[in-house]
Amino acid sequence: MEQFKVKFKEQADKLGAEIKTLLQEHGNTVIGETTLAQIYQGMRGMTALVTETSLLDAQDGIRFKRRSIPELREQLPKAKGGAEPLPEALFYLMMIGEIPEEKDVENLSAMLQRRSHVPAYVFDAMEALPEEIHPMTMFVVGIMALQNESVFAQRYANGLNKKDYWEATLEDTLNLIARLPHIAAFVYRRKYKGGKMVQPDGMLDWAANFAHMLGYDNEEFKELMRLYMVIHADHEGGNVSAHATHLVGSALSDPYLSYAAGMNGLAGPLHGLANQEVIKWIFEMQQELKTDAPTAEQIGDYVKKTLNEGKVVPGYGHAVLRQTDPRFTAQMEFGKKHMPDDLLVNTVWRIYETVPGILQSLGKVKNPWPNVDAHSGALLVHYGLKEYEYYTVLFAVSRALGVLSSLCWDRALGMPLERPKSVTTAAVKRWLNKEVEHLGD
Ligand SMILES: CC(=O)SCCNC(=O)CCNC(=O)[C@H](O)C(C)(C)COP(=O)(O)OP(=O)(O)OC[C@H]1O[C@@H](n2cnc3c(N)ncnc32)[C@H](O)[C@@H]1OP(=O)(O)O
Ligand SMILES: O=C([O-])CC(=O)C(=O)O
Repeated sequence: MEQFKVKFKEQADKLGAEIKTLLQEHGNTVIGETTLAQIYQGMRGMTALVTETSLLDAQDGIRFKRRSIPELREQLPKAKGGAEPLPEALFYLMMIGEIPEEKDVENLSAMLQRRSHVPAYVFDAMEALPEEIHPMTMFVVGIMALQNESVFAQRYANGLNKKDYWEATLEDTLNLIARLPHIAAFVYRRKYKGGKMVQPDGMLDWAANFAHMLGYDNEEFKELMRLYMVIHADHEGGNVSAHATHLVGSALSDPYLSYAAGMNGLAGPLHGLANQEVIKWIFEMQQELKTDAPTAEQIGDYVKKTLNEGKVVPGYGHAVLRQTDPRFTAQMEFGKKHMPDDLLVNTVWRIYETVPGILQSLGKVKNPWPNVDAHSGALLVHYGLKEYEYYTVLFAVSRALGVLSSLCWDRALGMPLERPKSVTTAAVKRWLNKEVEHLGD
């Protein structure tokens, strides 16, 4: 068995034993109360899931094994000559629980490389779709076609022992992560570059090879892809894409089915699609104002117009965060280093100076600060990747690292089917009127 798998299994067995003891000793400990408002309002603030890969702090943002985004940028291994962390290294951290040595990352890269072949029928399935279809739809169709390759599904059909779920899930996870860049690049080249494909380069790291297949061989763009793939990878377990992947996986749907489900959630405008909405919104503002460099006052007026039309300001607000997203800050630092004079990037920074005050003045927005999606598009446009409908596919490739690591943990820890109780409003009223003893009777 590959060393990576052996190491993961050791970690999982250790944690599994700890959880067993923890539940024996504290299984009946009450961790909080649930209000009626919470079950009607998206379960905000309800602790209801266990996710091992990362933990979100409302002020400081996401942490992986207690390491913040700035710490990851410093501590994770880099490509030769590069300054940004390698996404393979973050995957290693989420799976093995420690910062890898350079040779661990090289081994992991090589292992992914060996698994990266995508069967032709996957491309044929995407090719059969009309060109104008949304890139996320084409991408998920590719994933669904690839489900035919699922080791978990095949082994389960042949009578897989529960003890071995983890290994089949990890097989699928590695294969899927290895193949995603090629599928995603196919979507881009087919839709925007006349179907002219760029073949993979086996000498490059995972993110750089993705950049190459997209058709962007600029070294700085490769650095951006490494950073992008790291910062979008995971955001604890309750976000829509992670939760959907976990939920669907809890039915023992294989990693292809589970990941596709999660990515259909990522494709919603309040979640991952917000990155396309941000750039679309800025382009529309520029067009309406007939300028590439709107002033703070012009931006303020445009924001108020957006709000008056009953729309949200894309890229701002968050269900958990209550500060500027450190993923936004990391991208801002990248922009200051590589493109300080870019007009669009400067507009993103001017929007940052303008929007929070306006959202705050509404009195209802819990977090007026920017999230990760407020910045990503402008950096991509700088290098020529201006087809904003495609942006969520980049997010999806990165998010695979987190949600699929989590799925491996789920199966290794023997997590059960997820099935919370639901109630009707009539049942709530009966209970409030004391007609029944328990809510739900
Ligand atoms: C990777 C990611 O998924 S990050 C999030 C990406 N999404 C976006 O950027 C879309 C814009 N933002 C939003 O719609 C929201 O802030 C969300 C969906 C991210 C979070 O939603 P919630 O947790 O419900 O936010 P919150 O509790 O602050 O909402 C309270 C009110 O403020 C509004 N609000 C929140 N953010 C915004 C915003 N950016 N612009 C306008 N109004 C907003 C909500 O729509 C809600 O209004 P309502 O009471 O009239 O329905
Ligand atoms: O945490 C959330 O709800 C949304 C988010 O930022 C992410 O998934 O990256």
